[in-house]
Amino acid sequence: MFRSGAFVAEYVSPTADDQIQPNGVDLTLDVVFEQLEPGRIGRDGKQIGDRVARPLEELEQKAPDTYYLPEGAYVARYGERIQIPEGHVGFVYPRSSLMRNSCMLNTAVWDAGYEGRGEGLLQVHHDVEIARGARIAQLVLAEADHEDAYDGSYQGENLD
Ligand SMILES: O=c1ccn([C@H]2C[C@H](O)[C@@H](COP(=O)(O)OP(=O)(O)OP(=O)(O)O)O2)c(=O)[nH]1
Repeated sequence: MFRSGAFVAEYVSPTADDQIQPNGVDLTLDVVFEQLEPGRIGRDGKQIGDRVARPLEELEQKAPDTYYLPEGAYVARYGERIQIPEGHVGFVYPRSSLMRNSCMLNTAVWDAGYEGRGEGLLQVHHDVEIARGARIAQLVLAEADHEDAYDGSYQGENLD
């Protein structure tokens, strides 16, 4: 069973009222990265390629800070600290307005026990402007059986 947005909000912080949706919680864009060097996925381990944060453009009439993104693939870091509670699994979907603007967010599985400020692959198929702090995605939580809880290399990532 998928949980309500009000339930999901207990595990996402900070959360403003306009982020709470019937079936999940909207996630905002914090930082956009561009990958510079190849990474590696091995049989026994992985390496994330070097990356650099995209500059925030000072666009007239576009305050607050806005990213102007030409066509390409970027890694987007969300602005919220997310916890996936025991007995659950998380999925992130793009906000439909992103998709309707020819952009897409590709995501993976959010494991029970994970905590951090995670990332997604932002695919820009047509130039777009996205304000820092704008809502770009939605996290939903489904009840799920599991044996162990998440204890991988991304545990606690990007927390201050
Ligand atoms: O789109 C996503 C999906 C998941 N995560 C977070 C939550 C998840 O629990 C964690 C690890 O994901 P995964 O298990 O797929 O990572 P891995 O590549 O197998 O690495 P490791 O084994 O070190 O965890 O990353 C994201 O930030 N973005």
